[in-house]
Amino acid sequence: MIRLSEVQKSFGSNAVLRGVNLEVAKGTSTVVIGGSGTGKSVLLKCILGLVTPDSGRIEVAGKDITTQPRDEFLARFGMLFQGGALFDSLPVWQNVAFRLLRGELKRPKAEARDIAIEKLRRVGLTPDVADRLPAELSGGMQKRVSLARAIAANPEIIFFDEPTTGLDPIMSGVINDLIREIVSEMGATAITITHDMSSVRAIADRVAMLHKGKIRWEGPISEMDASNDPYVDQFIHGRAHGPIETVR
Ligand SMILES: Nc1ncnc2c1ncn2[C@@H]1O[C@H](COP(=O)(O)OP(=O)(O)OP(=O)(O)O)[C@@H](O)[C@H]1O
Repeated sequence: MIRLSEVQKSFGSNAVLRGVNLEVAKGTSTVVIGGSGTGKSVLLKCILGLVTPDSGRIEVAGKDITTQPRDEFLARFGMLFQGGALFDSLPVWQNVAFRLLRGELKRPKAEARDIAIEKLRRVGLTPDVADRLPAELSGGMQKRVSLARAIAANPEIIFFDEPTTGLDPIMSGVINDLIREIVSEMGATAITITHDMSSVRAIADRVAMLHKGKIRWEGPISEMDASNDPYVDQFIHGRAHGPIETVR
């Protein structure tokens, strides 16, 4: 369980999070939606301890994150970064096994390679991809490699930041399905940030909408369309007009 209570964070005069309350139950998948710049990434960074909130409390599995030893704590997370963030100079398998080759999760090299190949297979890539460089792969394949890296250490919690950005609709669908399958299969707790409504529908058990620094609406995906919240409606239908101010 991840629990945020009254989390606030400002950067100078920019009050980004203004009292966020959110609970994500163990083994469930929550998608956070909201306009650009509403603080979705800042929210994930607060949970990871990369950004320190000004006030409020964040607990993971019942423990205040500020009391946890850093490396051990981070070892429990997997992360699919926006844009993939693969290391260009490392072959695919070393990208996938990155965290298994150093630090808290270090394994012998041959074992790390075997795990990388198994995870590549899990995301639909054949072992011959392992020794290629990321630049030799298509965008969709690179995204799969990033996904394999996110799950390489069997994390309890996985964050997906814009997992389908830059992919065509068919490849987006494939990645969404893979994320859903992997999260269910691993029993992982997942939080995803996306603007892609087809991703929201494919990945989410629950949806939370961040607006003006607070969770405006939160509920099961099955109730999103009938939320009767004008902000949610405007967002999910991509309407230019409504209560959410748009900058032109
Ligand atoms: N380290 C930082 N220093 C100063 N301001 C920051 C910092 N990180 C984020 N911000 C500000 O916080 C606000 C929220 O940013 P964030 O990246 O969380 O938005 P987002 O909802 O993820 O947006 P997008 O959907 O466009 O990725 C922005 O106004 C941003 O400029």
